[in-house]
Formats: sequence, structure tokens, C-alpha cells
Amino acid sequence: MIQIFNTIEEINTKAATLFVVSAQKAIQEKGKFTAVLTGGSSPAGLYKLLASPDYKSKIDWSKVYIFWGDERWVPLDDDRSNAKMSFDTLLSHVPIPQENIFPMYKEGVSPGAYAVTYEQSVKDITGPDGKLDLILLGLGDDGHTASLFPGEAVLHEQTKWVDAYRLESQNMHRITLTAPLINKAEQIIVVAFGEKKAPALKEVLHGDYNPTTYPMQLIKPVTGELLFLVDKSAAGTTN
Ligand SMILES: O=C(O)[C@H](O)[C@@H](O)[C@H](O)[C@H](O)COP(=O)(O)O
Repeated sequence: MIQIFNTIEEINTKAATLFVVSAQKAIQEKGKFTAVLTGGSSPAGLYKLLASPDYKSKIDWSKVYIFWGDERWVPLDDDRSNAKMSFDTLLSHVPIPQENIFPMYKEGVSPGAYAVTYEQSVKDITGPDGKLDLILLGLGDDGHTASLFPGEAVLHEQTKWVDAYRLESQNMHRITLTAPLINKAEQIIVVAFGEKKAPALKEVLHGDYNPTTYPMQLIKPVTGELLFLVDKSAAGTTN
């Protein structure tokens, strides 16, 4: 499903409200809430809103567990780090126990080895079914999501829940949740705004099924809900 908004602020308000509702429901039903944060630049405003008093006060952060959808394999203090962005805008501003936060990077470990460790961390928290409560995703201008980039072998991964590989186009290693794990989620929210997203979003939603070129098309929750929160520019309806 897609919801089109006039402004980024409206998108962030909707996404923050859905995050709070999902957290309250999961904590009430299971005593915990497992959330996956996305990187990139789009979610920064959402994370700052969640860290504001009106929203953060509505969540029992002691029962929240945070994972990432993907990461650039760079140190946690590197400005390219998705974890750094998330801490700077959200996680350093809410009372969440550090042991409940699972950065997708570890110094002195290979990305491939850490992918195995990370998968076990997900299993330890979610249980063997790997069902995460809420996954936030962004949409790359080229149609990628998380670190599921066009033409990469990881798009065809059906067994691993977490994988790592060298993304030659960016001269760096990436570590990412795979589509099979993402699609187990209860709720998946994609936040995308700006006219640069319009060509990819149009293909993802209305084009032929071509996930090798548009990896976002791999995201089809098995039992959960997929919601695109976009602005008119991204939806191509600015007229
Ligand atoms: O590591 C990353 O870059 C992100 O996880 C990536 O998947 C992001 O969500 C998209 O590239 C959109 O990025 P923007 O929000 O910056 O457009």
C-alpha cells in the first residue's frame, strides 16, 4: 500500500506514529519490540521526531531491541556509518539499554564472519522464526533497498538472513539483511521522498517484475504489511 503526503514532515509524523503504535502493541503482547532501522539520509528527520519528548515518552525503551537493515562496513564513528547517524539522531537521546542495540559493525572482524554473528543475534532476540516487528527501509534512486543493490548476488540469497559482500561501485563492503528475513516482518515501512525517487518508485510499484534491476521489488512480506510513505515528488504527482 502507498500513502502520498504533501510534505516530508507529514511523512515523518505518520512514520513516527506507526513506530509508536507498533512498539506499544508488541510490548503489550510480547513484552518486547524488535525494530530495524534504515540508514541513508531520509530517516534522520523521523529519528529526531521519535527522540522528541512527545514521541519518546510513549515507548518503554527498556523493552525495545534495535537492529539495522544494512550497514556500510566502516567504523562506528565514521560519518558514513548508518549506526552513527542513528545514534546521533535517535539512540543517544532515548533511554534504551546499550545491550539492546545491535550495530551491524564490529572492529577486527571480517564482514562475512560478522554476518553470521549478526544473524545469531537476530535469532537470539526474535526466536527461530526471525519475525521482526517493524522494519524501516529507504529506497535508493536506483531502486535498491537496505544493501540489496541491483545485479548483486545477495538478491538471490534464500537461506542466509544476513549477508556481506564487497560493493565494487562504492569501493566498500556492505552487510545487509536479506530479502527472506525482511519479508518475515510484521510490518515494513518504506520512507521515500524527493523527485529523484520517482523513476525507481514508479518501476517498483507499477513496472514489470524485475527485482534484479529494482531490488525493492523483492520486498513482499509473507504475512505482514508493506507500506510506502512518500511525498508527491517521489510519487510523480507534483502537478
Ligand atoms: O546504507 C544505505 O545507504 C541505506 O541503508 C540505503 O538502503 C538507503 O536507505 C537508500 O540508499 C536511500 O538512501 P537516502 O535515504 O539517503 O536516499
